[in-house]
Amino acid sequence: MKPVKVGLLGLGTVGGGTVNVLRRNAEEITRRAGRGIVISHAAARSLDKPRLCDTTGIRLTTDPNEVVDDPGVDVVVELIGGYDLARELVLRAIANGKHVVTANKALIAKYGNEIFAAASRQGVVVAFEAAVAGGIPIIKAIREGLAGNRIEWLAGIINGTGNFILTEMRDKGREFADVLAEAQRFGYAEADPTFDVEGIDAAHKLTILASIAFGIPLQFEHAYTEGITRITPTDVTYAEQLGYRIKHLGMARRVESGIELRVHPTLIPERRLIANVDGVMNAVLVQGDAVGPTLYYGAGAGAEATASAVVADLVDVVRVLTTDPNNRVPHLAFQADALSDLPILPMEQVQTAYYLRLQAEDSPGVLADITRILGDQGISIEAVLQKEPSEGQSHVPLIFLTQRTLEAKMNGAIDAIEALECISGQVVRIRLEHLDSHR
Ligand SMILES: NC(=O)C1=CN([C@@H]2O[C@H](COP(=O)(O)OP(=O)(O)OC[C@H]3O[C@@H](n4cnc5c(N)ncnc54)[C@H](O)[C@@H]3O)[C@@H](O)[C@H]2O)C=CC1
Ligand SMILES: N[C@@H](CC=O)C(=O)O
Ligand code: NA
Repeated sequence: MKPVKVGLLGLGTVGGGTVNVLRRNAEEITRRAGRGIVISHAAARSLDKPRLCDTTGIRLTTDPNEVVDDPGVDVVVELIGGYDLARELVLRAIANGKHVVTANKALIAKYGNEIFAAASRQGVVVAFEAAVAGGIPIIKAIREGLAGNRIEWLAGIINGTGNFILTEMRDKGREFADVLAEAQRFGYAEADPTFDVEGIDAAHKLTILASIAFGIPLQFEHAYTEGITRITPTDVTYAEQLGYRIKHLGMARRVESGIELRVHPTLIPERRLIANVDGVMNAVLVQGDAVGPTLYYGAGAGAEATASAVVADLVDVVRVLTTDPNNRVPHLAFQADALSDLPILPMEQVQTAYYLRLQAEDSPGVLADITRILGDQGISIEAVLQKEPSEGQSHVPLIFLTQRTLEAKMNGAIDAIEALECISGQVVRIRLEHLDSHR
């Protein structure tokens, strides 16, 4: 049988890695797919730039439309990134009857509903394993491996750049900007690295995970998004003294009234495996009602780790070339006409535990004032840590760990604490998740 011809859009980090992996493992890939897979066409912004890969035998162009419109191309692989041009090209490929593989989580989180509807109308597949947690086959695991479960919640470290920065800062005391520059050199970061450090990339990925876990449409616009830029070494140290690690965590949880969908820095007990996921590695913990907790771990970014997922999707696409379109794995795991309308909850209705750090006057009655405010809001305290004042300082750092409560109640408590005369500055609030099976 003739090999399947692939048209690649973008020959950067992931594009280069994909060419290399497909070439190096061609023989095994053919044995798995039942047909050879060759990259016949590729679009790049410049044709004479040094590349990660050898482009011999690939028809190169600077016009991505040429690839998308070429009748000789069976599958389009979109690896240019970004929202608008990628959307245009993917929809055009679908309209031309081509299957699509993409690593673009921004595209899927924002335009996935439209794209999957178009793909279903055309009877083509849009595969996106590389879009979440790079090389970890998390889409496949949730969509297929856990299909017998009611998924209760999932939590993930799903931005490699952010986790790499936090790890290097914690372990080696390195500066934020210096580690970010290194992540960019390694090809981990997004074209606009604020997507990594402000939590937007993780929110894109969490949006996708929540859809396939709970059977809801993609709703990136409702995700609560907070990045890592405000985490300080002070809080990392205090958290460690209390037995916790601070990680940038994506949390999607099904509760009675809807779905919590949020990414933010989070304290996690250090005994949890996921608290020990460091560097560019990602991990996703999924709680199913039948299987219990399952944990998926691997490289979340990088040329070949991501290419591993792109190529796996290509193999899947080659296999579906011969299956009945109505019997394929649905794009969002659940049949398109059976998605649920559970709302995404506003952050005020989310329930979580908290780490609070405040600067309080070193005088009697202060602790009582704070515990009264928390008590008035029905918030229970789990631990208190009082540190010595730094030399020449009249205020002492006070750290509280609380039990789970509504974010709205915590907002009220923080406003009241900040209004106390004995408190200086703002209260630092970091959410805390125990991540045990039942909470
Ligand atoms: N780098 C990583 O570790 C991972 C990246 N991704 C995603 O993969 C996609 C690609 O990312 P990278 O390879 O890292 O980016 P990159 O910036 O290294 O590569 C993108 C390539 O697309 C090319 N391009 C942009 N506009 C073009 C146009 N109009 N015509 C032709 N070529 C064009 C650029 O010149 C560049 O070479 C993004 O959606 C990214 O979010 C997903 C998982 C991991
Ligand atoms: N910029 C992303 C790349 C992979 O999705 C990350 O750092 O995780
Ligand atoms: Na993946």
